[in-house]
Amino acid sequence: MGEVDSAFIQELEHRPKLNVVEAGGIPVIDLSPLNHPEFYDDPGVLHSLIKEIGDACKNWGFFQVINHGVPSEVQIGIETAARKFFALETEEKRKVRRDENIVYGYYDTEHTKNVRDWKEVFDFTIENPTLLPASHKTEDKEVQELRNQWPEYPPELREAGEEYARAMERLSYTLLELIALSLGLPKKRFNGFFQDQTSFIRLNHYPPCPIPDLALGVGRHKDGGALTVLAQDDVGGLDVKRKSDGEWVRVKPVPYSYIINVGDIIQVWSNEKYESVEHRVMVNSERERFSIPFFFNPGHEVMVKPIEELISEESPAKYKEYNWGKFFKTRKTSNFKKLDVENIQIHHFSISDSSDK
Ligand SMILES: O=C(O)CCC(=O)C(=O)O
Ligand SMILES: [Fe+2]
Repeated sequence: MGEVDSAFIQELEHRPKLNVVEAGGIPVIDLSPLNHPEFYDDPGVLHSLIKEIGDACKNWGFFQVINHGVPSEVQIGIETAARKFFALETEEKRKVRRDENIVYGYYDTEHTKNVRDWKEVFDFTIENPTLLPASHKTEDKEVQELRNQWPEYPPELREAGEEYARAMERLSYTLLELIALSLGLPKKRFNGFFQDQTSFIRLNHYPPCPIPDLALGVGRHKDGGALTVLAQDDVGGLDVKRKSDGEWVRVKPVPYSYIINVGDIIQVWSNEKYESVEHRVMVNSERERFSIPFFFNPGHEVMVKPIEELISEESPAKYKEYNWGKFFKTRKTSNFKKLDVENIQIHHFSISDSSDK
């Protein structure tokens, strides 16, 4: 194994099989009706789109969207700038290194569940500044104002990133509204939670890996926020745990599509009508891979709990409320360095928590 750091090695039961099943069935949803204003006057079209989205959230927790209205130039702009940035010398990239306090910037030693990921990332936030708790401790009320660090090279990264952020934000609100409708809620039921949003974008680069059977690009995890909108290149490597049988299946790259997944917050808001599904990234020994997730997250002050209209005597709340800012900060701290304690998870707030799901 030569000089590969043992921090990358997954426990035996989490190591990937090199021949993963390519997933048939992850729904591909055509959003083209949304680009036509008259769509909103046609209850038939709206109804079938909402049903498709609801079924995908329920059965998979994942779906892909095509004809989503994001211009291809915007996508190509950020991808090209990301490739240029990651091609720089490590020393240059480390000039915009993320640290424990400035949670945005370049980083190449992220851990998922205390195992190091085979990747390097560049994170930037979309609200400037973004407000976050200064520490993960409940008693500490201090709030920090966080700003992006942009590298000197490539100079266009900033503008491409800001343009991409606006496009992702627009698409995310549209999806959020369709999801609210699919739960029988008013279209804008969730929108208010995103005032002072803590959403951010991550540029991921997964270099070729000499031990793809032992390490992962990102270890198995669920996304902690509300919704993730992910762009991946044509290499492939994202595996989703299929709800029907628990099998890991590969998400086939579809050009100019986005992969959408329900995060933990929608699981809680919907009182588990929809679930956040586990996923991971496999790497390979030949080709590098790039991906760009947009994590759509509410404001730090938001207390996350099941939506009142979705709870009743027959279907009581499955979660106690928790504060998003503290949850996010705790997760960020544990991904920043290897800790000996378990990662924070929403099941810690489950009302009937007796498991270690
Ligand atoms: O690179 C990917 O395909 C997914 C990355 C991911 O799941 C994450 O960053 O949360
Ligand atoms: Fe993820």
